[in-house]
Amino acid sequence: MSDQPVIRTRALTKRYGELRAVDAVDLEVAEGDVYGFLGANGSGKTTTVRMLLGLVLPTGGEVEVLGLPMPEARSTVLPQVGALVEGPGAYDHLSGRLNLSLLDAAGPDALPRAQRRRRIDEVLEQVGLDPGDRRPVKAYSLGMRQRLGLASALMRRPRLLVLDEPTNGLDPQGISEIRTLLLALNAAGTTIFLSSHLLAEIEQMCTTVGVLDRGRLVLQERLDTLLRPTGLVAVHSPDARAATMLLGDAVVDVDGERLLVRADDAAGLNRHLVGAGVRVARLGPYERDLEQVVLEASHVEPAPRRDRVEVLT
Ligand SMILES: Nc1ncnc2c1ncn2[C@@H]1O[C@H](COP(=O)(O)OP(=O)(O)OP(=O)(O)O)[C@@H](O)[C@H]1O
Repeated sequence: MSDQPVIRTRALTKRYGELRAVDAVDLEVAEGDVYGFLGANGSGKTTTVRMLLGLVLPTGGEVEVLGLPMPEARSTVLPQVGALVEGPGAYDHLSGRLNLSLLDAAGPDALPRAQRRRRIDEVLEQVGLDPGDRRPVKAYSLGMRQRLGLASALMRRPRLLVLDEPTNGLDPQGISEIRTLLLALNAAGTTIFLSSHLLAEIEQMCTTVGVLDRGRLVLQERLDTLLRPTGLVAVHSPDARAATMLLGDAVVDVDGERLLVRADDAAGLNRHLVGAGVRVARLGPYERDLEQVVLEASHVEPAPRRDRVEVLT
């Protein structure tokens, strides 16, 4: 592994008239990362991804992919990058297999025919499509089209995969299969940069998270750092007021019946509260999840719990 970032941007900016769709973004994706690029719809993810691939020209700042400047080094960089950008394009009247074959044949260094055939079978199986399926792509569901897009991104055994909303249109089973596939590719050495508005998806597979909020990168950190222990204990008590009075400055936050208390010893805290006649319904170490971290970074009010998973949509 080299120390050089696989993706690096400096003050990357895209303006559309008055709108700063992407505003001074400094991304850093290390080799071997699964980098989750989170943001609400319209926050600028797709525009950023397109700039990484040289499909949209920045109005300011710099992009380096695999150590080379984009879009200048496009012809060297892109053959080493597998990309799936919103709405994977395909010839609707042809089968998935034929689409892959044409796509590869059109590449700068197309594989010999027999090798291409083998590789197509391999990638179709990898993404869960039947290599024998002769139906035209127009008969495909959105999920199948998404899988086909991923298959074409994999044809060249890329060093880097750049995927914009790769699980779009997939059901939970499909999402889980794609996650397993991406993790296997990553374990075999592929760096993965994927955008998503699904917190749960990012939390389950990424090593590093970047959060875009109205064009600005408001957070970029390793997931294990973000989710490390807080040193706080969450206490749920119907006597929250009494507990707050008893504990004084150790209480750092009160939200209804839930208190956050700075304490090293949860069991000791429990004894202290119960000994003073405070009823304790539940007590345990306070662990932030990614949703809370992202909401704090984005200064957005939490959504109702039922929207938990898709809170950024
Ligand atoms: N070609 C364009 N001309 C004008 N404005 C644009 C253009 N492309 C994107 N925008 C605007 O830039 C902002 C960022 O859009 P972008 O598609 O990058 O967001 P996103 O995070 O990918 O959202 P989504 O998940 O909905 O695709 C939006 O306000 C969008 O309307």
